[in-house]
Amino acid sequence: MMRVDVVTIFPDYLAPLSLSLIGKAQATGVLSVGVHDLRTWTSDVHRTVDDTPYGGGPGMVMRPEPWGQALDALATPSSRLVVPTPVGAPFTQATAHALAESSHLIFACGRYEGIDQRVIDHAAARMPVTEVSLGDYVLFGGEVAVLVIMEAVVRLLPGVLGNADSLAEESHAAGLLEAPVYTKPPVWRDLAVPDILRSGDHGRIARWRRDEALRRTATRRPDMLTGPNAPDLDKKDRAT
Ligand SMILES: COc1cccc(COC(=O)c2cn[nH]c2)c1
Repeated sequence: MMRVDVVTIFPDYLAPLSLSLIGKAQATGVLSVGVHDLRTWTSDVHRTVDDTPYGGGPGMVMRPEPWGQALDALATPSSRLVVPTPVGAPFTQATAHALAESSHLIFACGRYEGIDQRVIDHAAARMPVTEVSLGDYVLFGGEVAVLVIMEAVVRLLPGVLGNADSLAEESHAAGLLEAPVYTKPPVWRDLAVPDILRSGDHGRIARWRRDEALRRTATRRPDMLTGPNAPDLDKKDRAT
């Protein structure tokens, strides 16, 4: 059972977590999710969560006090704090697998110009903290990033995906992009499915898929062929 707590000033944004496969994971007891309004932990009449930045500059910064009290209330000895942020490390399938091993994830949804750095520094002294970026762009806040991260992580939990094989075929796990996929009809709008896929020759089909995956990766993501997760290319691959 994985426990997930999300702290946000827009709890309604996280409503999709109760739908579809994530909802099913909760119903089957694989996952338990709590969504919390950060303002719960404010003490002023206006329930203030932000203030002007020291050093000047545009926008507002999220105040440390509410976050500190939220983490005091939610953290356990086995908690990991996950902060979606433009300044985080790239979120990859490897990150998803690492997070899927956790027993308790606390997601902090930042808004405005960010969260007072002392919140991260204080948390890092008492639990693992993972700052992750989904990409090189800026969102209004971390809420939609949490929905993305939760999908990537929850589908890896045991019993969530019906057909375990589709996990095994995870293209990013093999360091390549997936080959193209087809289904019936055999011809659609004068476009035919590649004959090889209907040949029944599973050895040649596997070769065709590998070649297509290599071609597609070389064209669209050459970085994947040289980066840290580069696949081992055998002699037949080099022929491609
Ligand atoms: C923690 O402080 C902030 C401040 C502003 C927005 C956000 C949300 O994250 C992103 O915008 C993002 C995540 N990956 N790529 C972009 C967090």
